[in-house]
Parts: sequence; C-alpha cells; structure tokens
Amino acid sequence: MGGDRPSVDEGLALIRGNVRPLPGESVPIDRALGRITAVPLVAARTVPGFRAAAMDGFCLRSQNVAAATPEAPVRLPIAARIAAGTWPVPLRDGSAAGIATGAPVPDGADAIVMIEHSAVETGAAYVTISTPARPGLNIREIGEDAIAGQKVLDAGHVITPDIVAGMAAYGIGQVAVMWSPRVALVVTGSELARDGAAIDPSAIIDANGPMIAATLSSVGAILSASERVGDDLAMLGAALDRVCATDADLVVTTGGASRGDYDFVRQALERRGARILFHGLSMRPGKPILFALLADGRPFFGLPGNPVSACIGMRFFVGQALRAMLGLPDERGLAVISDEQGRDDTTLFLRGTFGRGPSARFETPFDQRSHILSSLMAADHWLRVDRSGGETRRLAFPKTLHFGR
Ligand SMILES: Nc1nc2c(c(=O)[nH]1)N[C@H]1C(S)=C(S)[C@@H](COP(=O)(O)OP(=O)(O)OC[C@H]3O[C@@H](n4cnc5c(N)ncnc54)[C@H](O)[C@@H]3O)O[C@H]1N2
Ligand code: MOO
Repeated sequence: MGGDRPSVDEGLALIRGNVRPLPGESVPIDRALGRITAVPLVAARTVPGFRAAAMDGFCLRSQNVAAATPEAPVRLPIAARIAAGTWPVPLRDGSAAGIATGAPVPDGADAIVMIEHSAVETGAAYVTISTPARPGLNIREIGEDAIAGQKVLDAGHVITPDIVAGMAAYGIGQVAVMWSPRVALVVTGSELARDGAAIDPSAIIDANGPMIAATLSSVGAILSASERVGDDLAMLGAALDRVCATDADLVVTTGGASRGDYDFVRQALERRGARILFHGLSMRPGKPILFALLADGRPFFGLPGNPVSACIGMRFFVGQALRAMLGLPDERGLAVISDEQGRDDTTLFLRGTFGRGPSARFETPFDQRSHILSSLMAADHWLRVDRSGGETRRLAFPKTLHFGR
C-alpha cells in the first residue's frame, strides 16, 4: 500500500460525508429502550400537574405559624387527612390538614410543615406546630419539571431507562426513533473454523464473526445476513451478490483486505462497480481497512482479518457509519495524560486503562500487537495518539462501541 493514505480524521470525515441517515419509525414506550430519538421529545403533560406535597406532614397557611417555636408551638385544628390520589377541599384559615407526599395541596394552604416538626394531640383533633414556615415550603409547584408542549430531550439520544421514566411521566406513550441499521456480513478466510470441534492443525477459530455480531447487537443494530467463504474470488463475489441482494443498509467483510495473493475483497468490489473511498488509513493497527460505496450507494467496509484490527474497524469506523445512519454526532474522546509519544503522521490505537494510582495517568501496559486478543480483553479503553507537527494529542475512548453521551 502506498505511503499517502488518508489520516484517521479524513477517513472518519469521508464516512460521515457519504453515509445518509436512515428514516425514523414510531414505537411505543415499552419498545423504545436502546433506540435513538429521531425528533425532539415534547412533553404531553405538565408535570407536576397540580401543587403537590413534597413531604409527609401538615399543610397550612404560613401566616398562621409565623411565630411557632419549639418553646411556643402553635396549635391548629386538623381539618382533613389528604392522601395521594385524592382531590382535597379548600383549607380554612387557621386550620391544618395532614398530607402525604405527592398528594394535591388544597387551595388556601401555602406551606407544608414536616411531620417531624409537629405533634398530634390525643384524639387527633389538633396538631401543634413547632417551627415557622415560609410560603411555598415543601410544595412542588405546577410545571416546575416540565410544561405540556415543552421540549424535554433533543433528537439523537439513546433512550435509556431514565429517559423511559421521563417519557412515562410526561405522557409520551409513543416515540419517533431511528430505524435499527441492518448489517450484512461476509467472513472470509479458508483457514477459519466455526468453533473448537475437530479442527485441522492449520485452522483457526473465527473470532471476527462473533465479535461483529456482538458489537451490532450491543448497539441495537441487526445482523440481517451472514455468510462465510474461503479465500476465493468467485466464491467471495457470489457471497457478496447474495448479501447485497438483501435489504441490508450496510455490508461488512472481514479478512482479505490486504494486498496478498489471497486478498480478494477489493477486486470483488471493483468488479461490481463499487466506488472505493479509501483503502488503507495512516494508523496502526487496522491500517488495511477499506471503505466503499456499493454501486447502489450503500456503504461497505472491508475490515482487516487480524482480530484486534477488526475490532478497531468496528469500534471506530463502522461505528462512525452507524452514527451517521442514526443521526448521531461524531464521537469525542477524553483528553488524557499518558507517556505514549505516538508516531509522526500515524494514528496509534493502543489498548489501555485509567491508572489506579493518584497520578491519574492513562496506562498502556498491554501487548499491542494486532493478533493479541488477550490484551484487548484485559484493557478497558482505547488510547488514540496522534502526533503531527510536533503536537501530540492523546484521547481515551471506552473500549466498546456505544452511542450514549
Ligand atoms: N505484505 C503485507 N502483508 C500484510 C500487510 C501489508 O500491508 N503488507 N498488512 C498486514 C496487516 S496490518 C493486516 S491487519 C493484515 C490484514 O489482513 P487481511 O485483511 O488481508 O486478512 P487475512 O490475511 O485474511 O488475515 C490476517 C490474519 O487475521 C486472521 N483472521 C482472519 N480472519 C479472521 C477471523 N474471522 N477470526 C480470527 N482471525 C482471523 C488470519 O488468520 C490472519 O492471521 O495483513 C497483514 N499483512
Ligand atoms: O494493522 Mo494490521 O491491522 O497491523 O494487523
């Protein structure tokens, strides 16, 4: 491969610029978890919808207890007991009503004194209040969380359990989400066996296929078609034709991305009229990655066969395409302090971990070769190091692809 490969940032920009967002669809709230909001969420209800008690205690008029102290408590008749889920009658001046957290505050009351600052007399007809209260004390005001019609979340958010809680509270029963991307996969390699059963001595077990399937499922994308082929141009071409005939939004291969005698991915693509946007990026590992648009415009990734390189391809580059499809912004790493010096004009992706010591340095004590999966399993973050023009940038990324913020 030539020495004039695009940089990682140029590659990411090419992906962003050539992958269109998918359409949206409407789903009920109980099927929304993990999906991505396609439009801003708007509250259907005002919350709180009424003035509500924030504490268990007594609602009253603050003026009536202005002089209350533990030494000189104020005695008030108990006019009612108000439970949550009931609608109270107005409170008469000079009286108090027992009230439960979440219950509507009656007209005429402007404060709630916590039960801890009260004593109910035998017979429960009177309460003594031993503290003054300011107007509004322990009352949740109407709409202080959200007003009906108000935007409560932007488009482009992964729906998490807390967002499900908000949607339920604000009366949003149905939500517009982005389609789940459908991905077709062709795993190439004559040496690949499916699992540990009776494999011949030169065979290895397919790691990339399961990794790709798992990555997709972890972000709510769908592995919609999957094939395995040996290193043979005709067989690869036929497999590509089959998966491209499906409704996949994106096609991925692993292996055969380099330039050896058995590396046919590029040839098979070119014969099918694909437009290669890059083949090789200035990075290590994962350098031979290929990104193309199929003749019909769908995006295609040829991931290198080395398992760590394939992981990087999925994590950062297929991940970028999925982000573009889902209307999500580019990912931003976290600037960290590390001893890694990088290499001029080559991005390094290093397996690492945040230091456990007080120095807060990012550490990279792992075997960084691209066939060593054990070190990738042990690491918890990627460190991306870019050095150019005397400047070094070090950014940490969570090891696993995710679309949260
Ligand atoms: N002369 C050159 N040789 C290589 C170059 C190069 O530039 N010039 N690049 C190296 C780099 S970097 C990488 S990465 C690999 C890319 O290889 P390919 O994409 O062509 O993949 P293969 O040759 O098929 O396999 C490479 C390696 O990975 C193993 N492999 C393949 N598929 C799987 C899988 N599904 N699960 C687990 N392991 C897999 C395969 O057995 C090989 O060991 O090329 C270098 N060579
Ligand atoms: O970059 Mo390859 O991806 O070194 O093994």
